[in-house]
Amino acid sequence: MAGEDVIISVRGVRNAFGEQVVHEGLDLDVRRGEILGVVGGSGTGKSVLMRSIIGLQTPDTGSIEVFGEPMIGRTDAETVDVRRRWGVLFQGGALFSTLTVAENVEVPLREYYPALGETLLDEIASYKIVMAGLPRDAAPKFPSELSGGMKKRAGLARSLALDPELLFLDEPTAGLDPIGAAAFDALIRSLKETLGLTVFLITHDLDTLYAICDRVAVLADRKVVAVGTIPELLALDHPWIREYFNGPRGRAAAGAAEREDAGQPGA
Ligand SMILES: Nc1ncnc2c1ncn2[C@@H]1O[C@H](COP(=O)(O)OP(=O)(O)OP(=O)(O)O)[C@@H](O)[C@H]1O
Repeated sequence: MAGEDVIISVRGVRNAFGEQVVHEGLDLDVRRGEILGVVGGSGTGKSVLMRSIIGLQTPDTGSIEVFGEPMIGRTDAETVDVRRRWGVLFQGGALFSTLTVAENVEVPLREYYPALGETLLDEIASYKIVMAGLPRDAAPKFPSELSGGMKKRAGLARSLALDPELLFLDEPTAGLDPIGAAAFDALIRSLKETLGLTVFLITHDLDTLYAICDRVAVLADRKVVAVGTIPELLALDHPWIREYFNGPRGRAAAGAAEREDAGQPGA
């Protein structure tokens, strides 16, 4: 694979909190244009990995490159040109509760493009809100006036504000009902296809893995123990992977995906 096709390169990363070592010798590549699902048991360090890549957590050792730029040990000013090329949807949406949906979407725009006028800001915000599948009249609403699914979409609209090439999504379908989760998956897939996005997606949701992920990275034993397509992972003999994909939920998700492929209604 050519080097330029790797958008995120993580090598030999170690993260520890006091005595607790979360990652040790962790390597991972994310390829341009793929949706990479990141799975692993609770506490295996999926969010810490994402936070390390986006610069919110500094690993003890190792290297991280995004778009070919080293990220560790550099100041915010030095990485601003890389950071403006990505969008992040944190767990739960992480919206500012005192700002409207439109104002939330405008936050990164004001930060990175302070010269933009109010009219243009409003127009861009409204465009992103519709792009994230919200009605236009969601713009003046406050987060407390939105359902869980709408909050996720508002967070997604904000993560799309800067026209990113790369999206980080931390458990985007957690807390959504199955229909809402499937609709959100479809939205991510269609945004990826229309905008050519690369997506780093942390999830516990097996349906999401089957529905939209091109490859899946598995965190266990403090590192990425495997990365590949689901059929490739199913061929491996790792106990957590076997249990995850072959447990009752894994089998149900696989069955639903097969029915979907065959054009039959879901479970
Ligand atoms: N700032 C912090 N200070 C101390 N410990 C932390 C900190 N952030 C994370 N940890 C610990 O690191 C470990 C990994 O946390 P992380 O949130 O990345 O797990 P996760 O794989 O995303 O889990 P989940 O699936 O439950 O969300 C946990 O044991 C957590 O308690």
